[in-house]
Amino acid sequence: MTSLIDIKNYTWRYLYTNQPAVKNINLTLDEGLFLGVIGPNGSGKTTLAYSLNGLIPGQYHGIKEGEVLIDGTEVEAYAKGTLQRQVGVVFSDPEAQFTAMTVEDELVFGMENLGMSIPEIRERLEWVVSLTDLQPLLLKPPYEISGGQKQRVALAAVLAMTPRVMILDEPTSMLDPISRKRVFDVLAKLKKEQKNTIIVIEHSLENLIPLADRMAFMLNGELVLEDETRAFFAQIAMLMEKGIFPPDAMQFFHQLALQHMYSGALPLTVEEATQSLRASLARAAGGQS
Ligand SMILES: Nc1ncnc2c1ncn2[C@@H]1O[C@H](COP(=O)(O)OP(=O)(O)OP(=O)(O)O)[C@@H](O)[C@H]1O
Repeated sequence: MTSLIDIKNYTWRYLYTNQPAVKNINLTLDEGLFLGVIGPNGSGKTTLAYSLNGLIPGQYHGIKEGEVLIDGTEVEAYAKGTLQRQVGVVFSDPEAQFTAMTVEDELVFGMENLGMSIPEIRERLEWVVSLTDLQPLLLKPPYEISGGQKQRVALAAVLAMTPRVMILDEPTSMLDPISRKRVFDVLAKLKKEQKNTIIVIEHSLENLIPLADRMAFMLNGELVLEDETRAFFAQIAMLMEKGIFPPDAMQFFHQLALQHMYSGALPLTVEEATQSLRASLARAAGGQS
């Protein structure tokens, strides 16, 4: 079976630069999975996202080696306009994407461009508006709403086009914690409801980890580690050494493990940490009696 995303020995160097922005990337991702991508600024995350939706090599000049296949076909082999039904990207500054006078028109615009029928547009519109809680904003101009609302509009506009892969590039980097949580709540609903493959590039690990089936870590253009989320964080010592700081609950258990006070798998969330602690305390109490 072909993976939905298959990147093979992929290297991209922007024209007039000395170093490749991404180097020898190998990554496969099956349909329906949620991948979290982390890495410091300049590590190649956005370049990787652009490479999946055809902006690279379409809009940028550079030198490509290797292959980036979506559903078995090279991104540049897709006929004009057809890759959008496969891969949609939401950027951290969504305003740059807006073209319409109202939120509703913004949501409809992309679907019309793809030539969807009116009943299909209505049905998709209703679905994305309820998923993203945008009903009260439909008649507002998209540039007059808050940052978090803009992010939800951008997400809804891309989702409305039903891409099989959704990529969100630092969707919450400009948001306050409450707006950030609302965006992740939408992603959680989406993960539950739909079969989309979702790739989220994000620094906020607390929000990302509970949703991610797999995690990828990029550094200096290389994919240093990519694995199922729990196995990924089993490499916590290497990640911390390279400047990635997992959530406090996970670090706490890592410290306990280093001091031989804990030997299980590291908890991924506060809820898991609470359960692990409760189990350890119960065991200790049992041992004393
Ligand atoms: N249009 C461009 N032309 C030339 N070099 C670029 C271009 N865009 C990015 N780069 C370079 O490619 C490398 C990877 O950048 P990229 O934006 O992909 O990283 P990133 O991990 O997404 O960073 P950030 O978290 O800051 O968005 C960096 O060295 C960057 O300077």
